[in-house]
Amino acid sequence: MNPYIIEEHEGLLVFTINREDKRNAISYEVMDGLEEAITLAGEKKIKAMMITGAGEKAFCSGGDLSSFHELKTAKEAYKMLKRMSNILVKILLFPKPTIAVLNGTAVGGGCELASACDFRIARKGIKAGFIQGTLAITTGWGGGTIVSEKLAHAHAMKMLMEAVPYKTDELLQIGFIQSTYEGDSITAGKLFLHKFMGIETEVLSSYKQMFLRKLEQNRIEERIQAEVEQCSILWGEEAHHKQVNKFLQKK
Ligand SMILES: CC[C@H](C(=O)O)C(=O)SCCNC(=O)CCNC(=O)[C@H](O)C(C)(C)COP(=O)(O)OP(=O)(O)OC[C@H]1O[C@@H](n2cnc3c(N)ncnc32)[C@H](O)[C@@H]1OP(=O)(O)O
Repeated sequence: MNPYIIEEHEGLLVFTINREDKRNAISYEVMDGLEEAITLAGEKKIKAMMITGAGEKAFCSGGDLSSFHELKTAKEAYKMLKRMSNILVKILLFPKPTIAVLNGTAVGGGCELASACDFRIARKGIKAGFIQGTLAITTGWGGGTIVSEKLAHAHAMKMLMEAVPYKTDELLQIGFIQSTYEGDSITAGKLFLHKFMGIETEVLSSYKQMFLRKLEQNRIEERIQAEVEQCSILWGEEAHHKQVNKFLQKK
Protein backbone atom coordinates (compact mmCIF):
# COMPACT_ATOMS: atom_id res chain seq x y z
CA MET A 1 0.00 0.00 0.00
CA ASN A 2 1.29 3.48 -0.88
CA PRO A 3 2.60 5.12 2.35
CA TYR A 4 0.98 8.43 1.35
CA ILE A 5 -1.78 9.82 -0.85
CA ILE A 6 -1.66 13.18 -2.65
CA GLU A 7 -4.96 14.56 -3.98
CA GLU A 8 -6.26 17.89 -5.25
CA HIS A 9 -9.67 19.16 -4.20
CA GLU A 10 -10.63 22.38 -6.09
CA GLY A 11 -7.37 24.23 -5.41
CA LEU A 12 -6.59 22.48 -2.10
CA LEU A 13 -3.69 20.03 -2.17
CA VAL A 14 -4.33 17.24 0.35
CA PHE A 15 -1.48 15.05 1.67
CA THR A 16 -2.56 11.98 3.65
CA ILE A 17 -0.11 9.81 5.57
CA ASN A 18 -1.35 6.33 4.61
CA ARG A 19 0.22 4.01 7.22
CA GLU A 20 -2.75 3.43 9.52
CA ASP A 21 -1.36 0.06 10.67
CA LYS A 22 1.66 1.95 12.03
CA ARG A 23 -0.43 4.86 13.33
CA ASN A 24 0.79 6.94 10.39
CA ALA A 25 4.40 6.94 11.60
CA ILE A 26 6.73 8.97 9.40
CA SER A 27 9.16 6.81 7.41
CA TYR A 28 11.66 7.91 4.76
CA GLU A 29 9.02 7.14 2.12
CA VAL A 30 6.56 9.48 3.85
CA MET A 31 9.28 12.14 3.82
CA ASP A 32 9.61 11.58 0.05
CA GLY A 33 5.86 12.12 -0.21
CA LEU A 34 5.89 15.32 1.81
CA GLU A 35 8.66 16.73 -0.43
CA GLU A 36 6.61 15.78 -3.49
CA ALA A 37 3.45 17.37 -2.05
CA ILE A 38 5.22 20.64 -1.22
CA THR A 39 6.46 20.86 -4.82
CA LEU A 40 2.99 20.13 -6.23
CA ALA A 41 1.38 22.65 -3.85
CA GLY A 42 3.59 25.35 -5.38
CA GLU A 43 1.63 25.10 -8.63
CA LYS A 44 -0.36 28.25 -9.51
CA LYS A 45 -3.75 26.45 -9.38
CA ILE A 46 -3.20 25.48 -5.69
CA LYS A 47 -4.37 27.97 -3.04
CA ALA A 48 -3.66 25.97 0.13
CA MET A 49 -2.17 22.71 1.43
CA MET A 50 -3.70 20.29 3.94
CA ILE A 51 -1.95 17.46 5.80
CA THR A 52 -3.89 14.66 7.48
CA GLY A 53 -3.67 10.96 8.32
CA ALA A 54 -5.49 7.83 7.15
CA GLY A 55 -8.12 6.27 9.38
CA GLU A 56 -9.45 7.56 12.67
CA LYS A 57 -6.86 6.26 15.14
CA ALA A 58 -3.90 8.52 14.42
CA PHE A 59 -2.91 11.68 12.57
CA CYS A 60 0.74 10.76 13.00
CA SER A 61 2.71 8.92 15.71
CA GLY A 62 5.98 10.67 14.92
CA GLY A 63 9.13 9.09 13.56
CA ASP A 64 8.98 5.41 12.59
CA LEU A 65 10.63 3.80 15.60
CA SER A 66 10.91 0.41 13.90
CA SER A 67 13.32 1.92 11.36
CA PHE A 68 14.77 4.95 13.14
CA HIS A 69 15.78 2.89 16.19
CA GLU A 70 18.65 1.61 13.99
CA LEU A 71 20.09 5.14 14.16
CA LYS A 72 22.35 4.80 17.19
CA THR A 73 24.82 7.71 17.18
CA ALA A 74 24.25 11.47 17.18
CA LYS A 75 25.78 11.59 13.68
CA GLU A 76 23.42 8.91 12.33
CA ALA A 77 20.37 10.57 13.92
CA TYR A 78 21.36 14.04 12.71
CA LYS A 79 20.97 13.04 9.03
CA MET A 80 17.36 11.90 9.51
CA LEU A 81 16.46 14.77 11.85
CA LYS A 82 17.97 17.35 9.51
CA ARG A 83 16.10 15.97 6.49
CA MET A 84 12.75 16.12 8.27
CA SER A 85 13.51 19.55 9.78
CA ASN A 86 14.14 20.83 6.24
CA ILE A 87 10.69 19.55 5.30
CA LEU A 88 9.09 21.25 8.30
CA VAL A 89 10.85 24.52 7.44
CA LYS A 90 9.49 24.28 3.89
CA ILE A 91 5.98 23.77 5.30
CA LEU A 92 6.43 26.54 7.87
CA LEU A 93 7.65 29.01 5.24
CA PHE A 94 5.30 27.79 2.52
CA PRO A 95 3.91 30.90 0.79
CA LYS A 96 0.26 29.76 0.95
CA PRO A 97 -2.03 28.78 3.86
CA THR A 98 -1.41 25.32 5.34
CA ILE A 99 -3.60 23.28 7.69
CA ALA A 100 -3.07 20.10 9.69
CA VAL A 101 -6.32 18.16 10.19
CA LEU A 102 -5.77 15.95 13.23
CA ASN A 103 -7.98 13.00 12.34
CA GLY A 104 -6.55 11.05 15.32
CA THR A 105 -3.73 10.95 17.87
CA ALA A 106 -0.80 13.27 17.10
CA VAL A 107 2.28 12.51 19.20
CA GLY A 108 5.99 13.27 19.02
CA GLY A 109 7.04 14.25 15.53
CA GLY A 110 3.35 14.12 14.58
CA CYS A 111 2.84 17.16 16.77
CA GLU A 112 5.91 18.77 15.19
CA LEU A 113 4.50 18.22 11.72
CA ALA A 114 1.17 19.73 12.80
CA SER A 115 2.93 22.73 14.39
CA ALA A 116 4.61 23.62 11.09
CA CYS A 117 1.18 24.26 9.53
CA ASP A 118 -0.56 27.63 9.91
CA PHE A 119 -3.74 26.06 11.28
CA ARG A 120 -4.62 22.91 13.22
CA ILE A 121 -8.10 21.48 13.65
CA ALA A 122 -8.84 18.25 15.49
CA ARG A 123 -11.50 15.58 15.50
CA LYS A 124 -13.41 15.64 18.80
CA GLY A 125 -11.92 13.13 21.26
CA ILE A 126 -8.37 12.90 19.89
CA LYS A 127 -5.21 13.65 21.85
CA ALA A 128 -1.98 15.42 20.88
CA GLY A 129 1.31 15.87 22.70
CA PHE A 130 5.03 16.34 22.34
CA ILE A 131 5.92 13.03 24.03
CA GLN A 132 9.57 13.14 22.97
CA GLY A 133 10.59 13.78 26.59
CA THR A 134 9.36 10.29 27.55
CA LEU A 135 11.92 8.93 25.08
CA ALA A 136 14.68 11.02 26.70
CA ILE A 137 14.96 13.36 23.72
CA THR A 138 13.60 16.76 22.78
CA THR A 139 11.73 17.63 19.62
CA GLY A 140 14.18 17.25 16.77
CA TRP A 141 12.42 18.27 13.55
CA GLY A 142 11.95 21.93 14.56
CA GLY A 143 8.58 21.50 16.27
CA GLY A 144 9.73 22.79 19.64
CA THR A 145 11.12 25.99 18.13
CA ILE A 146 8.03 26.43 15.97
CA VAL A 147 5.51 25.90 18.78
CA SER A 148 7.47 28.32 20.96
CA GLU A 149 6.77 30.92 18.24
CA LYS A 150 3.09 30.09 17.86
CA LEU A 151 1.86 29.57 21.44
CA ALA A 152 2.22 31.75 24.53
CA HIS A 153 5.57 31.06 26.23
CA ALA A 154 4.13 29.24 29.27
CA HIS A 155 1.72 27.12 27.20
CA ALA A 156 4.44 26.05 24.77
CA MET A 157 6.98 25.28 27.48
CA LYS A 158 4.41 23.34 29.56
CA MET A 159 3.33 21.27 26.55
CA LEU A 160 6.94 20.42 25.65
CA MET A 161 8.16 19.73 29.18
CA GLU A 162 5.12 17.70 30.37
CA ALA A 163 5.55 15.38 27.36
CA VAL A 164 2.00 14.04 27.63
CA PRO A 165 -0.90 13.95 25.16
CA TYR A 166 -3.51 16.69 25.78
CA LYS A 167 -7.25 16.33 25.10
CA THR A 168 -8.96 18.66 22.62
CA ASP A 169 -10.42 20.97 25.29
CA GLU A 170 -6.90 21.74 26.57
CA LEU A 171 -5.50 21.99 23.03
CA LEU A 172 -8.21 24.57 22.29
CA GLN A 173 -7.59 26.46 25.53
CA ILE A 174 -3.83 26.87 24.85
CA GLY A 175 -4.42 27.69 21.18
CA PHE A 176 -2.65 24.65 19.74
CA ILE A 177 -5.79 23.88 17.72
CA GLN A 178 -8.21 26.44 16.26
CA SER A 179 -11.34 24.28 16.32
CA THR A 180 -12.70 20.74 16.57
CA TYR A 181 -14.86 18.77 14.13
CA GLU A 182 -16.77 15.56 13.75
CA GLY A 183 -17.00 13.40 10.65
CA ASP A 184 -14.75 13.34 7.59
CA SER A 185 -11.34 15.02 7.86
CA ILE A 186 -11.04 16.33 4.30
CA THR A 187 -14.57 17.79 4.50
CA ALA A 188 -13.62 19.44 7.81
CA GLY A 189 -10.44 20.89 6.33
CA LYS A 190 -12.26 22.23 3.27
CA LEU A 191 -14.93 23.79 5.52
CA PHE A 192 -12.29 25.54 7.64
CA LEU A 193 -10.62 26.95 4.51
CA HIS A 194 -13.87 27.67 2.69
CA LYS A 195 -13.69 31.48 2.88
CA PHE A 196 -9.94 31.55 2.02
CA MET A 197 -10.62 29.70 -1.23
CA GLY A 198 -12.65 32.62 -2.54
CA ILE A 199 -9.73 35.03 -2.12
CA GLU A 200 -7.06 35.61 -4.78
CA THR A 201 -3.94 33.48 -4.19
CA GLU A 202 -1.83 36.62 -4.46
CA VAL A 203 -3.69 38.12 -1.49
CA LEU A 204 -3.32 34.94 0.58
CA SER A 205 0.41 34.78 -0.23
CA SER A 206 0.91 38.46 0.61
CA TYR A 207 -0.69 38.00 4.04
CA LYS A 208 1.39 34.82 4.60
CA GLN A 209 4.55 36.81 3.79
CA MET A 210 3.66 39.28 6.61
CA PHE A 211 3.89 36.41 9.11
CA LEU A 212 6.96 34.86 7.49
CA ARG A 213 8.87 38.13 7.76
CA LYS A 214 8.36 37.98 11.54
CA LEU A 215 9.66 34.38 11.67
CA GLU A 216 12.69 35.28 9.55
CA GLN A 217 13.44 38.31 11.76
CA ASN A 218 13.36 35.89 14.74
CA ARG A 219 16.06 33.78 13.05
CA ILE A 220 13.75 30.77 13.02
CA GLU A 221 15.95 28.61 10.77
CA GLU A 222 19.05 29.15 12.92
CA ARG A 223 17.07 28.21 16.02
CA ILE A 224 15.64 25.09 14.37
CA GLN A 225 19.17 24.04 13.42
CA ALA A 226 20.19 24.31 17.09
CA GLU A 227 17.18 22.13 18.03
CA VAL A 228 18.18 19.47 15.51
CA GLU A 229 21.74 19.42 16.84
CA GLN A 230 20.60 19.22 20.47
CA CYS A 231 18.15 16.39 19.73
CA SER A 232 20.89 14.47 17.87
CA ILE A 233 23.09 14.60 20.97
CA LEU A 234 20.31 13.28 23.24
CA TRP A 235 19.36 10.68 20.62
CA GLY A 236 22.84 9.14 20.90
CA GLU A 237 22.54 8.71 24.68
CA GLU A 238 21.73 5.30 26.25
CA ALA A 239 18.63 6.72 27.99
CA HIS A 240 16.97 7.26 24.58
CA HIS A 241 17.81 3.84 23.20
CA LYS A 242 16.48 2.22 26.39
CA GLN A 243 13.08 3.95 26.04
CA VAL A 244 12.77 3.13 22.34
CA ASN A 245 13.60 -0.55 22.99
CA LYS A 246 10.95 -0.59 25.72
CA PHE A 247 8.34 0.49 23.15
CA LEU A 248 9.52 -1.96 20.49
CA GLN A 249 9.64 -4.88 22.93
CA LYS A 250 5.95 -4.24 23.82
CA LYS A 251 5.00 -5.46 20.32
C1 LIG B 1 11.98 14.08 16.34
C2 LIG B 1 10.73 13.29 16.35
C3 LIG B 1 10.97 11.94 16.93
C4 LIG B 1 11.54 10.99 15.92
O1 LIG B 1 11.28 9.77 16.04
O2 LIG B 1 12.23 11.40 15.01
C5 LIG B 1 9.68 11.37 17.41
O3 LIG B 1 8.65 11.40 16.79
S1 LIG B 1 9.80 10.66 18.97
C6 LIG B 1 8.18 9.98 19.22
C7 LIG B 1 8.06 8.69 18.45
N1 LIG B 1 6.71 8.18 18.58
C8 LIG B 1 6.27 7.52 19.65
O4 LIG B 1 6.98 7.26 20.61
C9 LIG B 1 4.84 7.08 19.63
C10 LIG B 1 4.77 5.56 19.70
N2 LIG B 1 3.41 5.08 19.53
C11 LIG B 1 2.49 5.16 20.54
O5 LIG B 1 2.70 5.73 21.60
C12 LIG B 1 1.15 4.53 20.24
O6 LIG B 1 1.33 3.65 19.14
C13 LIG B 1 0.05 5.54 19.88
C14 LIG B 1 -0.35 6.33 21.13
C15 LIG B 1 0.51 6.45 18.77
C16 LIG B 1 -1.19 4.74 19.37
O7 LIG B 1 -1.52 3.74 20.33
P1 LIG B 1 -2.50 2.54 19.89
O8 LIG B 1 -2.74 1.71 21.11
O9 LIG B 1 -3.64 3.05 19.10
O10 LIG B 1 -1.62 1.67 18.85
P2 LIG B 1 -0.42 0.67 19.18
O11 LIG B 1 0.51 1.26 20.15
O12 LIG B 1 -0.99 -0.67 19.46
O13 LIG B 1 0.33 0.64 17.76
C17 LIG B 1 -0.29 0.04 16.64
C18 LIG B 1 0.83 -0.36 15.71
O14 LIG B 1 1.50 0.82 15.24
C19 LIG B 1 2.88 0.74 15.56
N3 LIG B 1 3.39 2.08 15.85
C20 LIG B 1 2.76 3.04 16.55
N4 LIG B 1 3.53 4.15 16.61
C21 LIG B 1 4.67 3.86 15.91
C22 LIG B 1 5.86 4.60 15.59
N5 LIG B 1 6.04 5.86 15.97
N6 LIG B 1 6.82 3.98 14.86
C23 LIG B 1 6.64 2.69 14.44
N7 LIG B 1 5.54 1.94 14.68
C24 LIG B 1 4.57 2.55 15.42
C25 LIG B 1 2.94 -0.18 16.78
O15 LIG B 1 4.22 -0.69 16.92
C26 LIG B 1 1.90 -1.20 16.41
O16 LIG B 1 2.46 -2.05 15.43
P3 LIG B 1 2.19 -3.65 15.45
O17 LIG B 1 3.05 -4.19 14.35
O18 LIG B 1 0.71 -3.78 15.20
O19 LIG B 1 2.59 -4.11 16.82
